[in-house]
Amino acid sequence: MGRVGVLLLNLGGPDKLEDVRPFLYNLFSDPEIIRLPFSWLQKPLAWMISSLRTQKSQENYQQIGGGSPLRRITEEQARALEATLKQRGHETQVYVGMRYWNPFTEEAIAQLKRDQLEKLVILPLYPQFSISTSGSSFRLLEKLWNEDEQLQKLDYTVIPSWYDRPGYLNAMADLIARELDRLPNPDDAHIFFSAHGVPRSYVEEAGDPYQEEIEKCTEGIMQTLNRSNQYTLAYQSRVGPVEWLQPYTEDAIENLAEEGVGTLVVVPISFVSEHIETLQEIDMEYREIAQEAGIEHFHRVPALNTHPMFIEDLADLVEEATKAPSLSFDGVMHPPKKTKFYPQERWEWGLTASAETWNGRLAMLGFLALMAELITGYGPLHFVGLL
Ligand SMILES: C=CC1=C(C)c2cc3[nH]c(cc4nc(cc5[nH]c(cc1n2)c(C)c5CCC(=O)O)C(CCC(=O)O)=C4C)c(C)c3C=C
Ligand SMILES: [Fe+2]
Ligand SMILES: [Fe+2]
Repeated sequence: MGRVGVLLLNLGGPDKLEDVRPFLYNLFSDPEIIRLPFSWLQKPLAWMISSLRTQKSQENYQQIGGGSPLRRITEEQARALEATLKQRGHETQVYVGMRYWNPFTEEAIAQLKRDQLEKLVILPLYPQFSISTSGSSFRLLEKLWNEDEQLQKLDYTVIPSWYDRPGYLNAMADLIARELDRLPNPDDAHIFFSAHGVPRSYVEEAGDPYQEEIEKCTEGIMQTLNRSNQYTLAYQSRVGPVEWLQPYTEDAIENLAEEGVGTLVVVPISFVSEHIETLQEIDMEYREIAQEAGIEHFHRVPALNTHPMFIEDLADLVEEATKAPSLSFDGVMHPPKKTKFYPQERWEWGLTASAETWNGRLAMLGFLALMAELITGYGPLHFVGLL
């Protein structure tokens, strides 16, 4: 391998409570997170929603020590990957580029430009692809590439998703097996996969492959685990007034309690680090819902973080990507062989018919909800949990 860099992409999280508001503003300014028919509406709406959500969000971050651990853990993953590649004889520089908070993707790109790389592997730390996560980061990279001739000369390989890799599945199965084996009756536990949700329209109208990749990932983990336990897949963390992927985690927990399930082993599967949605939402909110519904034993499988099998698998992925034939950039962001920048044709951008329908619908709903909320001071967004 020549002079190779790896760019790890992640979402980012506020390091301290003062960061929450500008972090939320960045997040809601992203058209991949909230889609509006008119781009001029994006910033005012982002300002409004982030202002209205800051307090609730800060309370949640307060409960996990006053900030997100995401930066620290992602840096640890980067250093572990670098060390593993070094052991294998590769001098590789691993960069961290966050989408909405420090260290920003733009800074990582500025640094890797100074380092004069021969080849770059672009590796999102999301196992499954979603328009709202890896897609948003790819979108940003596309913009940076279009503006920069030096970047256009750099060979790069993009890994759109990697939820089906045996090393990753083994690492997940290992963590689940360890949690099960701590129980007096491991076979009786119900394994509960909780994936981060996305609005249903992302999948059904924009063609986001996220749901399919989550389902295949869950099946792959269960096959690798090779145990007889029953299992469920549900979606957590819904925000806003539109319908998200179903079943919702809270409903699925209550249904299982009604069916008489007494032990849940919850597995977070959209994310490879501990973050607010594992530490606060699952460990506190969903635990309380489960207890109130009558589930006696609620256990949570830890996130992968720097699990050695996981880091080894990322190192394999980087080695494979650097061996794959690469193309240099020629002005159009199209992918090298065997990789794809955007995963599918149906994911269309701009003013396509389907994008417009649901842009309009979402905007109308969001706008009406916001107006009602602003006028009455207590509107529908309170009930659906956005504020
Ligand atoms: C694969 C993981 C994630 C998907 C898919 C995703 C979609 C998505 N998220 C929001 C809204 C918010 N996300 C927030 C924080 C946040 N989200 C993820 C992961 C996914 N999001 C992470 C890792 C984090 C950061 C966690 C941390 O530790 O800081 C937040 C802010 C937190 C809060 O106020 O609840 C919001 C808001 C939408 C709307 C969306 C899909 C369209
Ligand atoms: Fe999110
Ligand atoms: Fe979230």
